[in-house]
Amino acid sequence: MLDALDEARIREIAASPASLRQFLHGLPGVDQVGAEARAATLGTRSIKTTAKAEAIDLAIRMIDLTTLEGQDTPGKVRALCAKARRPDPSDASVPQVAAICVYPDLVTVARDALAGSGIHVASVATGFPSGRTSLAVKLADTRDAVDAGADEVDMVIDRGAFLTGRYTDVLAEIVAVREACVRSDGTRAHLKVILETGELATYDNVRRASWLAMLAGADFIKTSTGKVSPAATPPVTMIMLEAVRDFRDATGRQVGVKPAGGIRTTKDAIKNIVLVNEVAGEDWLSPEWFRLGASSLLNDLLMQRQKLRTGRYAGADYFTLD
Ligand SMILES: O=C[C@H](O)COP(=O)(O)O
Repeated sequence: MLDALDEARIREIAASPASLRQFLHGLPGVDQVGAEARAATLGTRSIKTTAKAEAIDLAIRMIDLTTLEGQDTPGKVRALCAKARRPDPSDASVPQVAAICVYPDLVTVARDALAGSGIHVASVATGFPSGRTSLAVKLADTRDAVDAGADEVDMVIDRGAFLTGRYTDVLAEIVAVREACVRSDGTRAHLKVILETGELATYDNVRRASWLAMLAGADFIKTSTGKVSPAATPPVTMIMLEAVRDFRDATGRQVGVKPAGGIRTTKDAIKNIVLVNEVAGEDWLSPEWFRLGASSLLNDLLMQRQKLRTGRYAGADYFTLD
């Protein structure tokens, strides 16, 4: 249990490289074997059929339906938006997804296609996925996405700076990007901070990067870009859920979690929902506080949903492509 952190104490921690390093390295170390065992145990919990039906619908509502390919086109994004609005055209009881996640140049297309639906437009920015551009370019990329109508910005941290211990540089960049999310009317696009945990080498680093992002003002912490493996593994998601839980205990501020990358099956999605419930608690069990970043999970959820209702599977070609 950490001491309470108020705004003044957070400013003090962030004020110098030495104090920030002392804070992050003073966090309790992660017991690697214990964390992997606990995440594996939680992942094998079975749930009842009724709970499974509810979990599938909750998972659909939590999806950030994603396309982040060089070959993306306005047509593909429009088709994905149609799927986001009405995942199964033959069944109006299927809920909508939380958001569509696209590159900045396709935000306008997604915004127009989703108008009036309540589905958010999320955009990656800051030189996604590597983040290897100047801060000026990262900020311009962010402003482009926000000006085009992004409700949410998914930024990447500078992993090179993090891994060489330049924590204040990482923090300052997150603070600057958060500032670039402010719209002309004073409202702000939500900021998801991608840690790219597959490049952080240790669970201790995952815990430190989670805290660093939250101290800098992240609205969400996100595991991965989906371009690096391993991505959203259960132990990593568990450590991030512990971090948001402990951060809220210490500051009173709730931060969301978004595992992304490699989440493809209903089983994966349900494992994540069990982790949320067991580790962070039910306050996080909604799309406001937990998202599943996924490009090809929705069809499996739709197939399992139909199987639960009718007792049989529709063929994979019954649903439109993810
Ligand atoms: O942000 C979301 C990820 O890019 C999705 O990764 P995925 O294609 O492995 O589902």
